[in-house]
Amino acid sequence: MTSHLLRKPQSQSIGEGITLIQEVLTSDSPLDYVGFKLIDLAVGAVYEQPLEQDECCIVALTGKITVTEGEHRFEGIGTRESVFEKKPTDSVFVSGGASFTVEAVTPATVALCYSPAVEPRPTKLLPASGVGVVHRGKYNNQRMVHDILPDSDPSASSLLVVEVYTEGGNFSSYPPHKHDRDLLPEESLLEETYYHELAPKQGFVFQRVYTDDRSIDETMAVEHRNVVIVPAGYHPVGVPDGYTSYYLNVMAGPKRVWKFYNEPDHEWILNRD
Ligand SMILES: O=C[C@H](O)[C@@H](O)[C@H](O)CC(=O)O
Repeated sequence: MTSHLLRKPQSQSIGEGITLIQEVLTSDSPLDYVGFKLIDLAVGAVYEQPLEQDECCIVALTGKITVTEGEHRFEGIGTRESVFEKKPTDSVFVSGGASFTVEAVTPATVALCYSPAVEPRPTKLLPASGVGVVHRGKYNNQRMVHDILPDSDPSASSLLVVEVYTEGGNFSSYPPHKHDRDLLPEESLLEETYYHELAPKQGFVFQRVYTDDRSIDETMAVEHRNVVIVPAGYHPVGVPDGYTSYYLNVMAGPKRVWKFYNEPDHEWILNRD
């Protein structure tokens, strides 16, 4: 039986040239803060959305798009045909109460990342050139992180967006960590979604989502274009040999701080020379 935390991709036409692949709403998930949508756009297709209480980070995952909001027009943004080119891409931040459009200049896949608009923020381009690249981990937990909208960037009022690349034979989000208690400075409460891609695409990764009391304990085989929902708990990812894992994380909670807590049983992993 498929885990309630695992969402397989759909393929639903929601407009001319617009195909909905993933949609995670607070109204149909165990999440209170984070929303996520993935859409494929044919050339010339125009997706439009009015934002009410949410802010949104529009990630040009693949292909080129033009984003408009009010007097803002960001033309032909996007830097890659595949996420596995492993280079940062462009995004646009739009705050609550605004309406935006996304037009496909080439065939495109767009990630729409949502969280509460706690305070208004200006619409702005988050250019690829401004994305921090971090190489994290050692031994077999090495991964590359693109900080698209980290907590150090005040462009958003609650939203955090990051993408992570993990090569075969490695684990990421490892040693297992969690961020499910509003208990700063020790830990922050951030819900999370993982949008996964695999190269080659027939691959899979293992992801476990589990809490200290094991009230949540789901171990999943996660495939291309799946979403994993992390309402709470530790959430490590293991990547089989031969495959490259990509995932896009959306995080949000009561405070826009990413302060995770490593599982004590496994924290020794970090202390090796
Ligand atoms: O909490 C954040 C997410 O679990 C990932 O972005 C994770 O931090 C990626 C990693 O460090 O491997």
